[in-house]
Amino acid sequence: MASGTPSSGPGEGLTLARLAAVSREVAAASARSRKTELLARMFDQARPEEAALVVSYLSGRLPQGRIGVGWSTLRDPPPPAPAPRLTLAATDAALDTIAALKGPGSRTARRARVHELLAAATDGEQRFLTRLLLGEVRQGALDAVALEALARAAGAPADAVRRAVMLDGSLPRVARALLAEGPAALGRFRFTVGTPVLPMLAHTAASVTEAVRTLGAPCAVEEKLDGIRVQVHRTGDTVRVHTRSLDDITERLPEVTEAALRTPGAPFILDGEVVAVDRDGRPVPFQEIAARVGSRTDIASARAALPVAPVFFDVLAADGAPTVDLPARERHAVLARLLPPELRVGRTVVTDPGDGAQLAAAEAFLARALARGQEGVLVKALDAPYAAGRRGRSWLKVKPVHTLDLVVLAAEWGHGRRTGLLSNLHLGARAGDGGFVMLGKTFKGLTDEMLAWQTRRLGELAVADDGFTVRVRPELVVEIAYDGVQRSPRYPAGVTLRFARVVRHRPDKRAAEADPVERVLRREAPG
Ligand SMILES: Nc1ncnc2c1ncn2[C@@H]1O[C@H](COP(=O)(O)OP(=O)(O)OP(=O)(O)O)[C@@H](O)[C@H]1O
Repeated sequence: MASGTPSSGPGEGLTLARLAAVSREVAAASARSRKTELLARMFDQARPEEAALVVSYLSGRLPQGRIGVGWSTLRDPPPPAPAPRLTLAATDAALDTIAALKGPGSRTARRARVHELLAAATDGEQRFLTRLLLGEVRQGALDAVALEALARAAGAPADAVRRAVMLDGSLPRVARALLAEGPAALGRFRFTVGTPVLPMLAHTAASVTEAVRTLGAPCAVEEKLDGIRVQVHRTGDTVRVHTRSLDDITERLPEVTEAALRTPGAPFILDGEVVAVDRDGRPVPFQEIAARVGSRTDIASARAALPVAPVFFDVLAADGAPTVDLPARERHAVLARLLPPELRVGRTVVTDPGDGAQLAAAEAFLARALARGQEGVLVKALDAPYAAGRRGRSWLKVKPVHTLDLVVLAAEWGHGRRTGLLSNLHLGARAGDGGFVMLGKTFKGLTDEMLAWQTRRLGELAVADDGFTVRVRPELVVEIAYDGVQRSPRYPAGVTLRFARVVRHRPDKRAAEADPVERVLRREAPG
């Protein structure tokens, strides 16, 4: 297919130059239809394994994960190649080699390999590679467009592709199968107990009344538990526990396995939150649960110090059959059949969204949840299916404290008590072009444990350190509470946050899930 961008014959495969050019064109195009068209054209020409690389690179993810290449390795590139000849496959192979380098001497070897790769790249390719390796290509929102483009190129319905991605958790993997085998490949991505699926997420509403009115249908109002999301799969006596980002944390939470083994209805998949309560029955702060879930060693003493328990709010499969397409009211009935009350989330039901007395009762439910130390409530449409992998419109969360999920762009070395620790965080909101807009800085709200943790984590993400400020790959998401937005010519968006403070680190969230800057500019009540 003809295109204004550098192309490559079918023999050699797609060049990185082509991908870099399309990435630029897509970023510059404002209409979604144009973006889809550009990508569909590229998928038309891609081989199956290239399609997977296109999807990964465009969204800024390396299939190899972290490969330990920072700014110091990239800052003095060799002269660029005169003409494009670096294919995606060759790039991937070079990155495989670089990722595999370990142990003594690996630093020097890595540098040499990176320079070899850069020497094979044209100027445009070098720029793209550098941004990719530094984590600056971040078009997370592009996944949705890429999915539609892929569906179009393969002649498959977009909904069927979306469902396959939700069941598999990986767009690159689905892309490869789809281009290799055509639409029939989608049938292979079945819902199976034992294979984690992306969980359903919620939108924000300003109040319970607004949430109920927005749904405009019978709904459940549930406690918003402040713990760690878990998806629990049981087949026979085998139990697996996964996080929101599908990591397997089974071994760290024996309590959850024990609870699942006591529960009838296997094979099943349950969706819930792991929580802990103190001696007075009040929820233990999120940070403590996160620390417990994060600790991989000496599980027995971690458990003795802070026993946790799962509380479930949904079911994705029971008795070996998927329940995701059933309306929530039927899924809730299945949960009630399988689980004793202490393993189920507290909820009340609004049968008529126009009934003032029911609305008042729902608001009172929120007040009681907050008084018990919970974070807020979720209002869920009772006739809606489980929209896995999506921020569904049928789940609305209501929280009184306004927070934003922002990305750490840099951090400053602390003074006094905080000497040797990375303290003042530079916070960025997501920009439309895949980058981030700095909104301000904060060192407030950080406990000693959080300081120690972020110093370690940001050290891993560091790309430059001038002795005062450490610039990092924009990957760590932090939840920030603030009192308002104020004008400030010092920041690029012209605004900054008033009294920003860190509520928690969110290592389970990707930077692409951070809040967009428009949300701050609109001064909409954030969630
Ligand atoms: N009853 C509940 N139903 C659904 N989710 C719940 C419930 N109680 C607590 N949660 C938690 O709230 C989250 C839903 O909010 P959202 O989709 O915005 O995810 P999030 O960005 O992780 O939210 P937040 O940062 O507010 O916890 C879930 O991922 C889950 O961890």
